[in-house]
Amino acid sequence: MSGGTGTAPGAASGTAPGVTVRVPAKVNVQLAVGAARPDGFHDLASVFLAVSLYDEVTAAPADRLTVTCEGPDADRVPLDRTNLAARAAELLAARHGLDPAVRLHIRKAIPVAGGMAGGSADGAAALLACDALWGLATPRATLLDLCAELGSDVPFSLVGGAALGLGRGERLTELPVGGTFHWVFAVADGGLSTPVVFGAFDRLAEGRDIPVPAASPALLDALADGDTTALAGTLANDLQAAALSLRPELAATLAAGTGAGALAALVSGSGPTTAFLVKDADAATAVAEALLASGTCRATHTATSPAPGATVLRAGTPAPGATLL
Ligand SMILES: C[C@](O)(CO)[C@H](O)COP(=O)(O)OP(=O)(O)OC[C@H]1O[C@@H](n2ccc(N)nc2=O)[C@H](O)[C@@H]1O
Ligand SMILES: Nc1ncnc2c1ncn2[C@@H]1O[C@H](COP(=O)(O)OP(=O)(O)OP(=O)(O)O)[C@@H](O)[C@H]1O
Repeated sequence: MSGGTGTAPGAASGTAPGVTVRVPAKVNVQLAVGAARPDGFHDLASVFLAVSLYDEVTAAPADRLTVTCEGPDADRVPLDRTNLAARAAELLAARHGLDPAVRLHIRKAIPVAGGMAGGSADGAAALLACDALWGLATPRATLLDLCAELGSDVPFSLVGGAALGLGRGERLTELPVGGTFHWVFAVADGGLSTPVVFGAFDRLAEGRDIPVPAASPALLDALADGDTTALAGTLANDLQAAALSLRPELAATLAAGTGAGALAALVSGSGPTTAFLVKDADAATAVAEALLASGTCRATHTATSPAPGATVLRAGTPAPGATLL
């Protein structure tokens, strides 16, 4: 297996046989975290919302598995078999008794190790792209099982929209959303490791009773009604204190966004990306500019939600005779 950065030949030109899948980032509008389980995971009540910030994964025929990546943070993406896109291709191929010979190219816009499920998104996208490339028509329920094997956030990347995730976040129930929400995301320098943030949560929770995580009815109503003001009043992330304990400077980013008129601010998932809910597209532009000017973040993105889950954008010629093992 090999890799490198730069555009894969044909990935941008649209001429190569291959399948391109677009996949959204997520923000957890509620992340209720329970006590650590014996298997090392935490039970969650996670209200996922997909946002219009996308990675694209192209799968093209090849004689062996390779991964390439382009984008501002491409140098921080592993290009070996630990890449979630590569793991997805291997898992799907193994399920069907195939050789995972595929060239995977990732166009990465989702912050790396940013708490927006970027790697999970690429895993879900690669699964869908390889399934189409290899002409497998794997049932949706099987794809979701494979997603859950890849990681707790991966099923939601496939589904998109809005969903309540129970268990370790992988058991999804889709949720109705009654309108469009506008967001600004502030990208921090460097990333945060998800297990390290859960570890910090455990330390902060020591000696305290941790309630069984449950979704907030008021938050679910706000989503269903498309009511931005009500949603702003109910955003909650139990990992926020843990992320702030590891990266205290994020408090200044949160304050800069609310000072600039955001209706609410929170750490996205395990961080360190911060998320700002705003009234409309104009407010998003203004808050993004103010955040950049404040010098408390590296970059900003504006986005709307809900966004669709992993979607095939371009399907070329199927791989000629994917090799049976
Ligand atoms: C923080 C969130 O992004 C919120 O959506 C997710 O819970 C994290 O999901 P993820 O990155 O897909 O995480 P996984 O790859 O499944 O797990 C990575 C590690 O995070 C911790 N982890 C993850 C999910 C969970 N419910 N409890 C955990 O304690 C565990 O240490 C686990 O070994
Ligand atoms: N396709 C990928 N893109 C980015 N990182 C990947 C990928 N595959 C594996 N990784 C590894 O996963 C680590 C976490 O990256 P990722 O971008 O998924 O974090 P995250 O968005 O914080 O995850 P989550 O929100 O699901 O907890 C990275 O530091 C990297 O080593």
